[in-house]
Amino acid sequence: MRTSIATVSLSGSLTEKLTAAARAGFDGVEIFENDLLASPLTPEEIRARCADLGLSIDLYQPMRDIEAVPEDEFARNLRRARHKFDLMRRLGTDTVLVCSSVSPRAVDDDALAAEQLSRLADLARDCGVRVAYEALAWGRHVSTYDHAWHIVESAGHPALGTCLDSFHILSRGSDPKGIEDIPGEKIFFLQLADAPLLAMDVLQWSRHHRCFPGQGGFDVAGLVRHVLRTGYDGPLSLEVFNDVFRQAEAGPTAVDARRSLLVLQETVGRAVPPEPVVPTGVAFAELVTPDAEPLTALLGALGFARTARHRGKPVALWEQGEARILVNTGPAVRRDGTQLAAIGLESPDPAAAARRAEALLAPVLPRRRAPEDAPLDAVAAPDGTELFFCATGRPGLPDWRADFEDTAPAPAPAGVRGIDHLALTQRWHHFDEAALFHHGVLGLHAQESVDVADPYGLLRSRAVTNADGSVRIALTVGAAPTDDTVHAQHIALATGDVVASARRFREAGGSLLPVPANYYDDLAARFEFADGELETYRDLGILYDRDAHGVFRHCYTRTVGRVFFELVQRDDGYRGYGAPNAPVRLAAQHAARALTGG
Ligand SMILES: O=C(O)c1ccc(O)c(O)c1
Ligand SMILES: [Mg+2]
Repeated sequence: MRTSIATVSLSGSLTEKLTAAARAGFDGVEIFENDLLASPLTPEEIRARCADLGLSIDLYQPMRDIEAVPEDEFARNLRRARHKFDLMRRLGTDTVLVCSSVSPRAVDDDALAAEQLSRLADLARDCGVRVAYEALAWGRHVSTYDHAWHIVESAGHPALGTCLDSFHILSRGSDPKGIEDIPGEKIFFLQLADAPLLAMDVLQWSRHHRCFPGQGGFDVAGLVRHVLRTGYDGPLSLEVFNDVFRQAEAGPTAVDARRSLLVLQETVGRAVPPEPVVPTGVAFAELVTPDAEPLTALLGALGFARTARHRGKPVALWEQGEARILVNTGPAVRRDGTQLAAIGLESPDPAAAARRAEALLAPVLPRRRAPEDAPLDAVAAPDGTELFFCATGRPGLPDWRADFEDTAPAPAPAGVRGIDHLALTQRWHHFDEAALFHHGVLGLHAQESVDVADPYGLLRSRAVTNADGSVRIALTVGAAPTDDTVHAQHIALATGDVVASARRFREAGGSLLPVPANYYDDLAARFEFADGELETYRDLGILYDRDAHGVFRHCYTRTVGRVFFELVQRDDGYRGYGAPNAPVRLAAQHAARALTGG
C-alpha cells in the first residue's frame, strides 16, 4: 500500500520535512497549509521538489468552518475555496480536507451541511478537486465519522467523500466496525494516528499527544482492517500532532513513522517482511570505558573473573555464571566515559534477525569490524546501543566467543547466575521510537510505561521482554530534555540469594548504595517480616517489593561513569523491576553523587 505522512508530523521547514519523508521511503505527503504559507517556495517549486523526491502530494489541508453556516458566510467560504482550489492546481494535488465546523455560527442542520458541501463539491469538480469531509472529534455539530458519512451520503456528490481519521474515531470510543458500511470509493482519505490512553479534553489530547501507530493505546490496526474491507485503496497516511516530534530531528522521526506503518501493514496482512526472530537470551553486555580500573574493581568484588581477552582489540571478557560482561578500553570509545555500548542477544537465527531489522529500517552495522573478526550481525538501537545477534556455542554459525582467547578458567560460583535485565537510558525525543523499535524489530513485548519520580524530574520507564523473561530491557527517559548523563544505565545481575551476594560484595571491598531508614520504617508498615529480616535489609541497603506473583529484593552498587550494577533476587515469578522503590533509589543515587562529587 502507498504510505504518506502529514507535514505537521515532522519538524523543520517544509523542505526539511519533504526531504525527511522521502528519505524514509514515504510515497506521498499531506501538505499542511501553515507549512506552505511559511515556505519561501512557490507552489510550482514545491510541486517540483516533491516530484524530484518521488513524493506525491496526496492531500492539501485543511479547510475549516465551511459547512452549515448562514448563506453570507458560506458565500465567503466559496470564495476562499476558489483560491485554494487554484492553489491546489498549481501544487498538483487533487484532494482537499474539509474538517467539520467548530464555528459558533454553524447550525445543527444536516440538510444544510449536505447542501453546502454539495455546492462546494460542484466548485471542486470544476477545478479537478475532490473534497474529503472529516469529522473532528470536537466538531460543533458533527463529531463522529458515521455522522460525517451520513451527510456525505445524503449529498450524493461524486466529488464529495469522507476522510477517516483513526484518532477522531477511537478517541471518542466510536465502534469502527460501522466503517464497513461506507463504500470504499467514498472513503477519499485515511489518516492514522495512535495516542496514549489519557482522560483529558479531546482537542488537547489530539493536538499534543498523538503518536505513531503502535506507540499508544488504540487498536489502529483493527480500525485499518475495517477500512480495508471496504475496498479502500488510497494511502495510509500518518497525521500526528505531537509536542515531542515537533522538536525532534525530522530524519529519525520520519524513519520511526515509516517503521510504524511497516509494522501496521504486517499486522493487517498487507506486507510480509521477514518474520521477527525473538531473542532467547543475553549473550553479553559490553561496557566501554576510558579507565578500566574502577570497573574491574567493581566486577571483581561482584565475583566476576576475567576469563578471556579479545584477539585483536583491548576488550576483556568477565564472567560469572551465565553473566558475561565485556570491558572495552579501545581508543575509539574513550571520549564519552564509562557506558553500556553494546548488547549481545542470543538469536535462534542471527542472519534472519538482521534481515528483519533491515526491512524495518534499523541501521545495520558492518558484520566484520576487523579482517580477522568473526562476522556478526548487528544493528543500532535508537539510543545508539549496538545490538549483536549471537549464536554462542552453536556449531556452523559465527561465534563472538571465537574472537576471544581464554586467559583464566571461569570463576567458582559466587552467587550471580546471569543478567536479569538491562536498563538503557533513551534520548528524550526517542522514547516512543525505542519501544516501537524493540517491539517491531526484535519482536519483544512492550509492557505498560510507568512514571517514576526522581528528585530532579519525572522519569518514564517501559520494559520490553521476551516470553520467558530471559531477555528483559528497561527503557527509561526523563519527562523533559535533560542532561542525559544524569540518568545512568545499569546491568541487573540475577542472584538466588541477594543477602549473601550483597555481603560477599561488601566483604570484597564493594560499597552498596545506602538507603534511608525512613524507607525501612515504611516497609515495616507495609509488609510483615521474620525477626531480623528487615534489619538485614537495612544494613545492606536491600530494597523489597512484592507483586501478585512473588517477591523482589534488590540492591545497588555505586555508579562508575554512567553505569551501575544491581543485584536482584526475583522469587516466585515476580514480574516487575521494583518500580515502587525507584524514587528512593534515585534520591539515594543523587545524594551519593553529591557526596562524592561524581
Ligand atoms: O486539530 C485540528 O485542527 C485538525 C486538523 C485537521 C485534521 O485532519 C485533524 O485530524 C485535526
Ligand atoms: Mg485528521
